[in-house]
Amino acid sequence: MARYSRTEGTIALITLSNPPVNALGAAVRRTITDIMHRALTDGEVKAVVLCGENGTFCAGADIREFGKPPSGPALVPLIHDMEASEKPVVAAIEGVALGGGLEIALGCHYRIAHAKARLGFPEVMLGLIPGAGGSQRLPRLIGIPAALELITTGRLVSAQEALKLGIVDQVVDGNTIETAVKFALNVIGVCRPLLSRRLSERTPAFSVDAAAVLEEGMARVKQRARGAFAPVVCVQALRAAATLPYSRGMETEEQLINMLIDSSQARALQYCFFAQRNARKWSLPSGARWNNSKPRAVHRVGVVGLGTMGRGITVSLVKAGISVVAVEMEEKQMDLGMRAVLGMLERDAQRRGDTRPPTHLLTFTLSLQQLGNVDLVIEAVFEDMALKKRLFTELCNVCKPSTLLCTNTSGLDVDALAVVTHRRSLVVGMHFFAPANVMKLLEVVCGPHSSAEAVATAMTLGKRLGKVGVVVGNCPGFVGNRMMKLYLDQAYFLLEEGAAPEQVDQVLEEFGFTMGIFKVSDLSGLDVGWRVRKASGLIGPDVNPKTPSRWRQGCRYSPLPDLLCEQGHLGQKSGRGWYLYETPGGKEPKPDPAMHRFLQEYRSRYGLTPRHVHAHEVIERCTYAMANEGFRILEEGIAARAEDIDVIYVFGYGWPRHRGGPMFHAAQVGLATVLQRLEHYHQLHPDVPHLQPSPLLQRLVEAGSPPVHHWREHVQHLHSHL
Ligand SMILES: CCCCCC/C=C/CC(=O)SCCNC(=O)CCNC(=O)[C@H](O)C(C)(C)COP(=O)(O)OP(=O)(O)OC[C@H]1O[C@@H](n2cnc3c(N)ncnc32)[C@H](O)[C@@H]1OP(=O)(O)O
Repeated sequence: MARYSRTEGTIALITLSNPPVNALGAAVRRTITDIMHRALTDGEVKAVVLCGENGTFCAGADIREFGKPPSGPALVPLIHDMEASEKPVVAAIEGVALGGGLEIALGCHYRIAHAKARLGFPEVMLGLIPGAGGSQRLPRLIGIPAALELITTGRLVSAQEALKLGIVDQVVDGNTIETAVKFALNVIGVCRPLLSRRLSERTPAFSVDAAAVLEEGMARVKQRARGAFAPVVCVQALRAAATLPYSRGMETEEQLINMLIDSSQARALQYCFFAQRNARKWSLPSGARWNNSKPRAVHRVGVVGLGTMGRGITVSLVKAGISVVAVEMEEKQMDLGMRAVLGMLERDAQRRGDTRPPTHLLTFTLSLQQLGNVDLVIEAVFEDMALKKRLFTELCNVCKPSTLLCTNTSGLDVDALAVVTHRRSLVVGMHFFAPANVMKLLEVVCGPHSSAEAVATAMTLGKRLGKVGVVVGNCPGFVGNRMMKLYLDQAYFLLEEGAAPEQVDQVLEEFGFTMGIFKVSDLSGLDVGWRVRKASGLIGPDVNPKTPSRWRQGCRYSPLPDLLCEQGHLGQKSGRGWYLYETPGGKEPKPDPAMHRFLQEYRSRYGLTPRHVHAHEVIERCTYAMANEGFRILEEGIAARAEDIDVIYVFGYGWPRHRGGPMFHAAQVGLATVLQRLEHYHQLHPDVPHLQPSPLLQRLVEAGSPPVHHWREHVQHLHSHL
């Protein structure tokens, strides 16, 4: 928990010891409070050095304790006693000093950091503010503007930046603890400077500028927060630091943290923290798991297809230091792709102040033969099964027998590709999200033949690329796009019933989505879905001409997006889609009067009487339809955990993190309510079978709505597709 020892005769060395990150659980707080008291009252001790075991100072509060009844001593009195002490207290910071860990360090009189250390207040990412004096001490140390930026964004800083900002006093390359002990010996008995080291006794200069900074900060934070409270409350805490004496500022900080600590947003954000980490812990029915399966070494990767996805994937790989052989079939496409990739790398290097992008890692070629020596191939050609099958057959002949063959398909059958190869166990899906060099999500799609080694290799490669990998089973659309289809269907139906695209989008954005569904559709291009609908036989020559336009495969269907595509309205790229753009390629969506006329004509053609669609209906129909499909996905064993589905939505589909994800949201609303609303909407729309509550949802409600982590136990015939 924490250890006490003496060094150099007069120095007390207190070492936090709670692996893996020395989080401040109740037992740690109790021990450190006791031994700090012992050190501060022991007449032989002249100074104290505080450090953490295993190269990590402290990652802050133990997040697992949030939401449980409080136990153990608070941190504020400990920090206060340390700071008030007449004995110098020196923090030796290795690894990380985060949240409560940094608050302890700010209560020390001096801070020595290792060159590789990182410091920060990430509480905002957990729906909180620094609540043990951090919001009051940091601005007194580094000023309002810098503290505002760090606390409202949760950004971590390097030791070097911390030195520049004045957060630490010295950065060392060598032994941090030894340096801190020497430092402590030097400052023993130097009383005057110690007085000035107590941050609580400093007054932050509150100039007119600071008032403006806070006002601007509040406006910026409100605009970016997408409905999240914590960033706004962070600004309120900083305003207290700037305008109130320390003791009153601390009272305000306490009131503000108490307001947040049990909020639904804090719960959702803390759930996301663990969901993201649990997603790494995959397992297969064979018993193979993340911690017993060895990934293959990947030094050289082939990327086939240099369209939007292939370019982003190539950039991601090169930025991670991996050699790439990028293959295109046509010279013109190759040229366009190559220029785009080089441009992206150039801009990225410039942003990082690096003069030379790592272009030496790239080979562009028109010949698949050059893939003979790669360890893994990522296919990113058009969503055309016949084309992909031809390619996979050819790759089998060209690549060495051990090469993993991965497809970036966004929803086609990975197993159908595996069976055309002679190495079924080495085929997996690696579904990146556009733009692939920016988006964090990676769905690793595991077919019935995929080996544990292939899954481990794809997940490990994803981690190297900085992605959040989630292992999912093979079904049309996998997890993300399968649920997305139902979300889109509801959005189209809402237009048919009377809503306008900008109205639906505004409601979704107010809910917290990064972008409304129609803006997303314009950005990705309406033709993407059009191709998928053609391939799946929803439209095209195979449809019986007698089938009504608004009826497909036994259920309600909206031909609205097909009609737009037929008119060449493909979204941003054509200057018109659900919105109007100034020029083709324009980025600024404007409501389109022609779209409103088009919708009116469409409704009258099909005898649909438009009605006012309320905001709550938009949210309920879109999000409950998604969650309902999520329950089916769980029941079918396509996703291992509700958490995995939520991670996919938060990292790949702009779902607001402070609402946890569609499954967590359903739990927060109350499963009984979700069930009842789905029944209501299904009664109104019996031609939409997907609104019928899923059997798993019904069983969970019957079982008294257990917490998310227990849902899987209610799956009737547990069968994993993973
Ligand atoms: C009366 C109550 C006392 C209040 C005290 C004052 C209040 C302070 C508020 C806070 O301090 S809130 C917490 C602020 N800190 C954070 O948000 C840090 C969160 N952690 C991270 O950012 C990262 O984990 C890391 C520390 C940078 C390490 O990253 P790395 O990629 O190396 O490892 P991970 O896989 O992320 O983590 C390893 C392992 O550790 C678990 N873990 C990490 N941090 C915490 C934590 N603060 N509490 C509990 N558990 C933590 C993580 O879940 C992993 O566990 P696993 O089982 O191996 O998946």
